[in-house]
Amino acid sequence: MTHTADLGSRLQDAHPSLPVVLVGEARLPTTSGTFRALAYRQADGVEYLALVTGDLGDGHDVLVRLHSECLTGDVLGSLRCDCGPQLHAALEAITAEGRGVVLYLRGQEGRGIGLAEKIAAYALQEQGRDTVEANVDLGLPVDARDYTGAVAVLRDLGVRDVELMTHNPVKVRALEAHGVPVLRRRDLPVAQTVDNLRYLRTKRDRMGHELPGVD
Ligand SMILES: Nc1nc2c(ncn2[C@@H]2O[C@H](COP(=O)(O)OP(=O)(O)OP(=O)(O)O)[C@@H](O)[C@H]2O)c(=O)[nH]1
Repeated sequence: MTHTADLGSRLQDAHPSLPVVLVGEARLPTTSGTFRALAYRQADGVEYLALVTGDLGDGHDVLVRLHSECLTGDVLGSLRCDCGPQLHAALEAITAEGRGVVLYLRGQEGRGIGLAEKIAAYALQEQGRDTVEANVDLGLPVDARDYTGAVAVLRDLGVRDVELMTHNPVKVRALEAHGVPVLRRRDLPVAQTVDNLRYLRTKRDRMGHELPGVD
């Protein structure tokens, strides 16, 4: 059995500048497939869970999803967003591909503003504000996500370049800026509901997300 400290020091030795440490690794069978789950921690305590399927081999052209934490969507099945269906579609996609990584990014809840603030933003949305305006009204950034830790995890996994499952051009640019080329972008199915239509439109019209199918 490998202990946390061994894994951590091994990683630190191999990559002295990495801001993340591998803390644990285990098999994770799920309804969307069976994955190798690798849990990482950043110096500030933020944790990331990499769900890996198949042999990443030379790390070239790996199917990847960077999934921002969304307790309401991922766990509770909230219809205010499309996060839950996207997470499951991504897990099923890497299972079907036989090779890939879904990186679950804790600390990115509410586009990085946190769960409590996201709920406060929902209250403002109920008064007519859109998702961008609600964050601004709360004195918070529209999008506070940072992808440095995510890139460090991908590097530790040996991922060199990717096919990225996203509609968000900022994620593509963030990976490219950190030296991880995005060879292609792959659409995920968009689960449109009456409750998330305004959220999807705001992503398309104000945040530049590639969602041409949203009406
Ligand atoms: N602040 C805020 N965050 C939200 C809201 N709805 C969902 N989120 C969060 O948004 C994050 C997902 O970001 P999105 O902008 O929906 O999508 P994305 O991850 O940037 O893009 P994709 O890769 O295409 O899914 C998750 O962390 C959710 O918790 C909202 O109304 N306000």
